Amino acid sequence: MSEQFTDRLWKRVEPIWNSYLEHPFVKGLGEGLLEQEKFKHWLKQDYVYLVEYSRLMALGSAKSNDLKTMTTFANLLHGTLNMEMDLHRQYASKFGITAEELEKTDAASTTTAYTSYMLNVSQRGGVENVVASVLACAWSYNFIGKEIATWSGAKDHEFYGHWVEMYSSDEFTELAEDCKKLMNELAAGKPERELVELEEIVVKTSLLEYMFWDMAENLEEWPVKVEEAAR
Ligand SMILES: Cc1ncc(CN)c(N)n1
Repeated sequence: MSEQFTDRLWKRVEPIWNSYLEHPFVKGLGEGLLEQEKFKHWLKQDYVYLVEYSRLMALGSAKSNDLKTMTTFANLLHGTLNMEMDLHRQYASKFGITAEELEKTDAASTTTAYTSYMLNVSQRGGVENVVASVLACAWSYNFIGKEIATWSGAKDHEFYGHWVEMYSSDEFTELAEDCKKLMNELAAGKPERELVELEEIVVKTSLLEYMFWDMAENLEEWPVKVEEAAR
């Protein structure tokens, strides 16, 4: 079988994604030693991240040129809103945080930078830009989930086991595989100049993923604390 575009992408992102497995937040989660305060910060930031990510799926649907692509985006949107974000709502309830409170989380600088980047490249380009901007998100979490699931006790951990199980599950793997398939279909026949641009989006989002783990590990918000507007 000839090389798929995602095989080419893998060669670029592999070193970045392997570094996630060495990141203290991811390592701590997999080993079950992560401080819950850090996880709570990730949870809240990730919830508002996923709201924007869902918006991208809707944008992908709107930009689709055929019903098959539109359906894939609609399924990804459904999976994010109902399966993935439900994991967040369940964890939030363990911290005594309601879904409404989660939704009101003020996005940190890294969350804002990441979602703004994805929305910008997706709005500027066609449907292939939308897929490229969400690919690292779905695929790298599945990569991490499946990797961590092989670590001793990770899936059975009383607090973090649910996280590992969801991101390594067949359902989440299917969402990630659908994204990869769509990327390969949309990249087929594109000139090298356009492939390089798509590759850059996947590399940039992979680096932003690393920054997101850093943000959670270091409880980052914004460099200067300002009073929150009443909402
Ligand atoms: C930041 C981030 N990247 C990816 C995923 C997996 N959808 C996520 N939940 N959060």
